[in-house]
Amino acid sequence: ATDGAQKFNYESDVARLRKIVINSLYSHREVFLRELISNANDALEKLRLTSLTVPEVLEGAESMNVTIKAFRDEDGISKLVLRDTGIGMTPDELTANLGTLAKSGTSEFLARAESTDGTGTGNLIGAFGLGFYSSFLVADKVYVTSVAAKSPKNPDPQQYVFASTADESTFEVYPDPRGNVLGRGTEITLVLKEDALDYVDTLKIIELVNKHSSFATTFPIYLHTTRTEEVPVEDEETETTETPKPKSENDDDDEEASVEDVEEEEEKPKKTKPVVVEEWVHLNSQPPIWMRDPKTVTDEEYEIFYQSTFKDYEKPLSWAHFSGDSAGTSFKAIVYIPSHLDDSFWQNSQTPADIRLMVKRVFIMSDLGEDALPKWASWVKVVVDADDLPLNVSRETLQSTRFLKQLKGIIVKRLLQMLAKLAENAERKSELEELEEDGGEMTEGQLAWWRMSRAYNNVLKLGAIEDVKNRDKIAALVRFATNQRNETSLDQYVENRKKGQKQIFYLADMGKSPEILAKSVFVEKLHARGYEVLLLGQPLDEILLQQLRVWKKMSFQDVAKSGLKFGDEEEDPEEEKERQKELTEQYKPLIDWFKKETNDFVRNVVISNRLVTSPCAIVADAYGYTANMEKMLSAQNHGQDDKRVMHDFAKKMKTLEINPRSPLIEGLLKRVEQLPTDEDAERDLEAEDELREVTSVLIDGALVRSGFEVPDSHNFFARVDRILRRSLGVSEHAPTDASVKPAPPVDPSHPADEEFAFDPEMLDPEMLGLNFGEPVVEEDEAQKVWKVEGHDEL
Ligand SMILES: Nc1ncnc2c1ncn2[C@@H]1O[C@H](COP(=O)(O)OP(=O)(O)OP(=O)(O)O)[C@@H](O)[C@H]1O
Repeated sequence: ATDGAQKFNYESDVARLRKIVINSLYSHREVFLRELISNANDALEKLRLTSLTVPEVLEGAESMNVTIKAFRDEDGISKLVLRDTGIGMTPDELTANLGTLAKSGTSEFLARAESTDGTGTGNLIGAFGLGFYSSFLVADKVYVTSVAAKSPKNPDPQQYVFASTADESTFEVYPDPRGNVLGRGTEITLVLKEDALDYVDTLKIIELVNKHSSFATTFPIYLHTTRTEEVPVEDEETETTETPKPKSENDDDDEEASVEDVEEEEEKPKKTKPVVVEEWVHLNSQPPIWMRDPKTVTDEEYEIFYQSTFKDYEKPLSWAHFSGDSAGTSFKAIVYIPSHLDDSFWQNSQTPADIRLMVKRVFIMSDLGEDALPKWASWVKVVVDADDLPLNVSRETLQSTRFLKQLKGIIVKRLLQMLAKLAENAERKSELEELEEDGGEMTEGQLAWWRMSRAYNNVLKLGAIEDVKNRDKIAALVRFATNQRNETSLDQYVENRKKGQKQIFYLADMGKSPEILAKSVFVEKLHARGYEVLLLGQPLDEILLQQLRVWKKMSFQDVAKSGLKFGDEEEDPEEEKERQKELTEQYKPLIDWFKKETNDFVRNVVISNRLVTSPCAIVADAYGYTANMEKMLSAQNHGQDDKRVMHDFAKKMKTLEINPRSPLIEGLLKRVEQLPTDEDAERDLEAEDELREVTSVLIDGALVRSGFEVPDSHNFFARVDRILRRSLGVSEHAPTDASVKPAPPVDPSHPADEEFAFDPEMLDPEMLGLNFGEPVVEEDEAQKVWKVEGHDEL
C-alpha cells in the first residue's frame, strides 16, 4: 500500500453506473477519449473563468492546454496519459467528484437503464456524468493525479492521486510521493487493457481527436509523437532524452519549417545513425467550429460537434449557423434541433434551455436562467459566442442584460425559420425525386419533416397557445390527422375546402385515435359528402383551436355542436327544404315523445341533418359542453360546488337529433303513433313501459355514440338485458341462479409460515422507503433490487 493512502468505497450508484457503462458501451468504447478531453477542456474553462475574479489561480503553470502521451513503459505495459493545466482537484474533490454521483434522480435513471438491457443507453453519457467512468472501458487501472489551482483559500495546494481498478468497488486517494510535479491541473493515466492496445497508436489517437474533439475544444491539444531520423554521426550527443515542453497556446505553429537545404550538402557520403526525435504535435489548430465560415464546415463536423457538445448519441435534425447582432454586440451562433424530445419535457413546467454562452471563445455559462427561452422552444441546443460582454459581473446581472434578452428573440426567430424551411423542403421535390416518383418512398425532405413533426408536433401546439406574438407562424407548422389524410396543416385544409364552405370542421375527443374518431356519428355525413374533418385526440388540440378562433377567415366548427353549416345549403332545391318541413311535421308525435323522455338532460329534439346511418345523436349547443369538454372539466374540478351550477346548466345545452331515414326511428314513430292520444282512452301500460325502455336504450346509445357517459350504466345494462330476453323469447322475470361458493373460513396462520413465492422484482424497498433486513431470497437475486452500500458486484 502507498503511504498515507485512504481507501474508499464507491457510492453504490457509481458502482452500478460503472457496470452499465462497461457492459453497454463496449462497442462505443472509443468515446472514452472524447469524454476525458471534454473534462480537461471543462477544467480549463473553469480555470479561465475563475481567473477573472481570482487571478492567483493562474499561478502554478504557465500554459493552458491539454497534452496526450501514449507509450509502453519499461515493463512493456501500455499507458495513455492525458494531462490538463486546468482548475485541478483537491483530495476531497477527487473523492467527491469521482467516487460519488451528485446528480439527482440517478437511482431512478439507473434502474431504467438496467432494466432496458442498455437500450436506453443512448443518452447515458452526459446525462448523468459518467464521462470519467468511460475510462474503464479501455483501462484496467486508472490513476488521476491532481493539484488544485492556487487561491487565497488554498494557498499551498498539494498533489494527490486517485487510484482505482476496473473490477474493484474501492478506490484509494493518497498524497503523491513525487510531490507537486504538475504545478496545476490533472493528469489521468490509463493502464490499457489487453484488448485495448490500439489506443497507444498515435495515428489512432489523431484519428479520434480529429473526429470527436478537434473542432469542439477551445484549448490547444498536443500529442506526443516520436519519429526516427538519420543524423550525421559527429553529432554524438543528439539522442534526445528529454521531451521539449509543448508550446503555450499563444505560440505560433511553425513546426512545418524545419527541413531545408538538404541536397547541397550531399557531396561526400557521411556516416549517419538513427535518432529518435520527439515532438509535440498540435492536433486542433483549426478554430472551433462556430468561429469558422459556415461554407468550410461539413455536415459531418456539425453533427459530431453537436453530439459531443450536447452528449446526444443521435444526430441533430437540422441546424442554423449564423452571425448576428444583439443589443449592439455581435455574435456567432449555431442553433440545433435535436432529433428527439427529452422524456422530461412534459413533466417539468420549466426547463432551462441548453445555451452555451461564450465570449471570445471563453466559455461563460450554459444555464441562462429558467426563462431564457419560452417553454415550447426550451429544447433547442445553442452555442453562442459573443464578441464582447462584461465578464466579471455576476450571473444574475448577466442574465438580465439586454444582450441576452434580445438573443432569446433571435434564437426563436431562427428556430421558426428552420422549421418553416423543413416544411417547405418536405413539399418541394428535387428534379431527381420528381423522376423517381411513384416509388412510394419519402423524399429526403419529407423524411426530415416527418421526423421533426413526430418529435415536436405537440410542442408546436403548446407554442401556438403560449407564444401570442408568433402564434400564426407556429400554428401553420402544426399538423392534424383528418378523415381524408394522415396529416394536414391548417393552410392545406383551407386549400381543400369545398365551394361555399366557411367553416373548418373538427371533432375533438381526447385520447381517441384518428381511426376511431373517423367512425364517429358526427363525421359520418361530412365524410360521405366528401368534406374534410380534423380529428383531434390530443389534449392541446381543442385549446389551440379555441385560441386561434379563425384561420384564413374560416371559423372552427366542432362537428359535435350545433351550428354546423356545409355552405351549400343555399343551393338546396326548394323541395329539399319542403321535405325537411314535412318530416318535422310527420315526426311530431315522436319528437314530443322524446322530449318528454329526455326532459332532464337535453334542451331540444330535432330532425337531424347530420346523420346518415345512425338513428340518433346528442349534439352540444354552441355554448354547451361537448363530450370532450365535459371530460376535461370533470377531470379538472371535481367536487367544486360553486362551479356545479354553471356546469349543470352548460351540460344541459344539448340537442337530441334523430335520423328519419333510420328504420329504427321509423318503427318507433309507428309505435308512438299507436299510443292513445285521448286522455280518457284505455291505456296499455305494459306496452308503454316497453316503449319507454326501448327509447331510453336508444337515448343512452346516442349518448355513448356521441362520446358522452351514460349517467347510470347499471340501469342501462339491466334494460338491455330485458330487451335481449324479450327478443330471445326468454322469460323477462326468470331469476338467474346466483348461488356462489363462499370463501373458506379465516386462516389464523401467518402467510410467511408457508411456502411463500416472494418475487423481488415486484417490490423495490428503496422506493417504498422500507427496510426488510435480510431478504428470504438467494443472494444474487436480492442484489438486483437491494441497495448494497459500497458493494460492487463486478
Ligand atoms: N480533468 C479534470 N479536471 C478537473 N476536474 C475534473 C476533471 N475530470 C473530471 N473532473 C471532475 O469530476 C467530475 C465528474 O466527472 P465526470 O466526467 O464523471 O462527469 P461530468 O464531467 O460532470 O459529466 P460529463 O463528463 O458526462 O459531462 C466533473 O464534474 C469534474 O468536477
